Amino acid sequence: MTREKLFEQILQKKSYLCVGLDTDPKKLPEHLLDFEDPVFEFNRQIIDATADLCVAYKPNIAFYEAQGPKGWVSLEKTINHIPQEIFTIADAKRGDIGNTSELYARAFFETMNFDSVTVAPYMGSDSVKPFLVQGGKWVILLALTSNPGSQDFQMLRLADGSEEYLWEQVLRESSTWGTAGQLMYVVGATQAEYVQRVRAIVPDHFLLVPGVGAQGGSLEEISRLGMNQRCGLLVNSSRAIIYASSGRDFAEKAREAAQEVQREMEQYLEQYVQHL
Ligand SMILES: O=c1ccn([C@@H]2O[C@H](COP(=O)(O)O)[C@@H](O)[C@H]2O)c(=O)[nH]1
Repeated sequence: MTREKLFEQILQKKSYLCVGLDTDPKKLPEHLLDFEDPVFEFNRQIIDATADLCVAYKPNIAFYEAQGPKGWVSLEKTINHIPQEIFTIADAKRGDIGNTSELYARAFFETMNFDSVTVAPYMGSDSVKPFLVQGGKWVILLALTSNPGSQDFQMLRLADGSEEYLWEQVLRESSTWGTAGQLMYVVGATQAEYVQRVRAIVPDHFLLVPGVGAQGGSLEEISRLGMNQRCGLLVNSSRAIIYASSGRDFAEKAREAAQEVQREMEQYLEQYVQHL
């Protein structure tokens, strides 16, 4: 999907919500267990209930891989069910030596037809570049993650005596590898205090922001500090939406939870975005 198409979706839906499909078979409502593929049935109903409120879906690949071959089947059916105009993210956090990265790229962009894949930058440019293919496919590089362990390496100061953190060097260097139409960055909502430093380096790139909802990050804060002139954010929420209820009304409650977030986003778009 192109950048312009993504902007169009945000404008049309007044939303920059990404619904995370972290579908855990142990958390499925009991009545779904009679279906041939309960994971797909859960995702199908969540997608049908939220598609007009969000601009992206992000299945976390671990939840599907853990199920073995049947998990991949559920994932493929899920991807095929997502309306074509909605951006899809394979949250796989891949990256390896060049020829292996090429195969990861093929797996997610060709075999599975995702629009984007999350990639870990630790192995450097030759591990990321094979994902930077043409044709509306995106790399979403982990920059400043939402978890407590982000302190361990990402927050290390560079040894060159500058005041920069390692994650700032990752942004600076990797932004030369592709365009703002091919690269996005993961920045946790729990890291809102640093988001202006992020924007100083990558003012135009989209940021994929996990960490609102269950992890406690503030949607208002990340929107106020992280939006650029055309929004430039995709804010993910997984558990707070898909597990809003564990009963028969799970899809309805997921819709209500997504609607609440979308309404808040509509306000922030009006308040903080100059031109969509
Ligand atoms: O820094 C990161 C990178 C990825 N994630 C992923 O996003 C979702 C968050 O789920 P919630 O239930 O909304 O907390 C999940 O798939 C993580 O693996 C992240 O949280 N932080």
